[in-house]
Amino acid sequence: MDAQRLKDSFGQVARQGDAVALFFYADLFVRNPHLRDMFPVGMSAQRDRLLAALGRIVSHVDDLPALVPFLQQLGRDHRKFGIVAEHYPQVGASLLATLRYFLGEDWNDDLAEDWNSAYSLVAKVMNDAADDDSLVWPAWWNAQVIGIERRRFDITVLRAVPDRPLPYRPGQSVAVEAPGRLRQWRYYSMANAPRSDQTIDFHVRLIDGGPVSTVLARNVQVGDRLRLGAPVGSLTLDADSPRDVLLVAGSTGLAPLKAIMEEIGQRPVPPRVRLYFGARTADALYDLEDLRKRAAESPWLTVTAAVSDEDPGGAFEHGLLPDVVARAGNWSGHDAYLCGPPDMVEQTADRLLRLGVPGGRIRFETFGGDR
Ligand SMILES: NC(=O)C1=CN([C@@H]2O[C@H](COP(=O)(O)OP(=O)(O)OC[C@H]3O[C@@H](n4cnc5c(N)ncnc54)[C@H](O)[C@@H]3O)[C@@H](O)[C@H]2O)C=CC1
Repeated sequence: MDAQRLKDSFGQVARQGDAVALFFYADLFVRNPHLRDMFPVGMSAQRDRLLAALGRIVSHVDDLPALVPFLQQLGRDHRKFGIVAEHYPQVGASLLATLRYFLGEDWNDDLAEDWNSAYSLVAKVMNDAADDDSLVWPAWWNAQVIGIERRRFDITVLRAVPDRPLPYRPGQSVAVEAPGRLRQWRYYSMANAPRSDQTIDFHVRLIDGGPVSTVLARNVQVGDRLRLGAPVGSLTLDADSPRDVLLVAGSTGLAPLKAIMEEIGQRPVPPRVRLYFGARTADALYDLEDLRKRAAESPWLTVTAAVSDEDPGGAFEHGLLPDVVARAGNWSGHDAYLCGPPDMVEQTADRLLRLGVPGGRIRFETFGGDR
């Protein structure tokens, strides 16, 4: 397999933009009409994901240590769509047909062989990971909504209970499928440490035009069913660290950090935790009441709220979280965990680095703009 030839040919195809994924799915559904039902009705987000995933695979095709974990996660992740071993050759045939079509006269036997070997490897790694996963986890969990708190017109805290235990680590997320939004999965973080009654809280922010967040934030009712994928993510507590902890949460980025905060609180001797919770306006500090209650009960926890887009008149800190955190002091002895909008996370990490916090002690996960 000639990695450079693969990359060059993919680059040539990818330049054709949206038409590539459109052609691919049309070919897949014409050859295999039964597969259509495994995908959402609206395919535009799906098309973007296909191209993004293919681009990532091809760009790392000569870097297996980076590629294999990505493919394994992709394989595990596809179980909830109902993908099984027999689907891989069908997808492979349509992928090759797509490449052949867009490369036109540049398509040749050598390229066909490169792509065949590359796809076989990708399919094997994904399928093996999915098989291993099926020994431990179901493909998804059914869950029932048992509580809904609409904290603001655009922010809702949901409580759900899965039909069987869903073991996870605080800080992780699951893909959620909302009622009436079949096969449209969006990731949400569990907002609590695992409980004996198995209940899980999710913090949902309505995103303009987002088909899933609209249902979850505005329409869902007690008794409704959700489907949940397997837990993912590595924004988890370094339990061996003796250091104090800084948590920086922008809006509903609070969810995973609240779960981590609860995990810390379960330790016999919790380290000191400084939690910064920021929102654009004071009324968007949707969970502040609960956070303050917990701080009052927990001598190890300090909560600071910050508002960026209006003057809070002394009630809260004023400013963007990266600025508020940076001016608050010396964080060099802390472990930091960040979650929120990508710009906030990036800028906070950057400021902490410049303040002397080693990169290895700053943990975060970036979330795309999934709706
Ligand atoms: N609901 C959930 O389970 C989870 C949500 N998230 C993420 O949390 C984020 C919530 O974000 P939004 O509601 O859009 O927050 P937002 O736009 O309301 O911002 C919240 C705060 O973040 C800071 N901030 C925002 N933009 C900034 C910028 N350009 N530079 C510096 N600081 C900035 C400000 O302090 C602002 O007050 C989303 O990106 C979401 O994906 C992440 C993990 C889990």
